[in-house]
Amino acid sequence: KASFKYVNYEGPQRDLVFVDTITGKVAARHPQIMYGRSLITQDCNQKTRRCRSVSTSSDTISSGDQAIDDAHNYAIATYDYYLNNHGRDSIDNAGMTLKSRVHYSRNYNNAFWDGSQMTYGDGDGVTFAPLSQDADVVAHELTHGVTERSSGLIYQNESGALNEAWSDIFGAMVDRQEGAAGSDIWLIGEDIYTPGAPGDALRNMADPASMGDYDYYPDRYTGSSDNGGVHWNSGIANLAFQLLVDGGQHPRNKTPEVTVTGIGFDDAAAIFYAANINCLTPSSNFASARYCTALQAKALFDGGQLSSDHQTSIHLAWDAVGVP
Ligand SMILES: CCCCC[C@H](S)C(=O)N[C@@H](Cc1ccccc1)C(=O)N[C@@H](C)C(=O)O
Ligand SMILES: [Zn+2]
Repeated sequence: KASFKYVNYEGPQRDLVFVDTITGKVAARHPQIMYGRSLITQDCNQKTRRCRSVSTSSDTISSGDQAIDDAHNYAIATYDYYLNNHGRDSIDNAGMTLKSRVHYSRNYNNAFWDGSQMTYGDGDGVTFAPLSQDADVVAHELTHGVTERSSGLIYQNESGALNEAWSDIFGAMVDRQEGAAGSDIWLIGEDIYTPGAPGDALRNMADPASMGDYDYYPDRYTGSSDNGGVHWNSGIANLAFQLLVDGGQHPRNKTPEVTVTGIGFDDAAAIFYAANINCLTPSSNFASARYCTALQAKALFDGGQLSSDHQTSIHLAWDAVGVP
């Protein structure tokens, strides 16, 4: 009677295969399950072109350059987060190589996803320290890749604010996996923003207005700056997510007063992940985000029942931030 076991075949295909433990022969392989992390991390040496590869290790590295190490190692942490929590194998769910570039340009106060790679500036040392040195930044940029291959949310106006919010949401989830706790989970960029001023952050999901962002849909920004306020209106969805996780009320007393019953990190993240891959579309707006998150809660946790505690909490979270 033959018995089989899974082994992780180290060949070029890195397929998962079944091996007959009696004969030792490969009995079956799963080419479509391309398992295993693949990374390339490059140093741009303060230029914007012809960056040179410094590592292709599929495991964590310690090169001595913190910007390089953190970009590489937090990309691994984010890969692991998506595989272990959502069963997703890299950005494309087919094991695509995670490509990162650091020391991009000079005094560059940003990081971005360009459709194929993550890129991190060093900051000017006043507004930002090297931006790969915070797990939520790396997970933010990698999540843009996931969103691009899922909902495809257009990067402007309401869909762009949702795009940015989903990146902050999974940035927070990876920060939490890497050890952030309590209210620190909700701070975005806290490790690299204004290195000279401790305790602040670029954004605060639990109280967006405390960092100058929007937290209530009727008051949203409707101008054209920042691609229609994508980094500012994201606060509305960021706060909805935090209220869904933790429960509670809007931090700045809106009327009608709404009290949300929290459902925890795991269920909230599962619902928001599923909304991105199963429901949201390129032109989705905040009303669509309510519809899609409620629909996924019903599918994931309520066996299709008409109403339930998760669906109720989701509707209340969006009510709390004034989304129709
Ligand atoms: C270059 C063109 C703009 C790209 C915007 C990228 S996706 C982005 O949103 N970057 C993040 C970086 C980040 C993430 C988490 C914490 C701190 C900083 C971002 O928020 N950028 C701000 C500074 C912005 O572009 O306004
Ligand atoms: Zn972004």
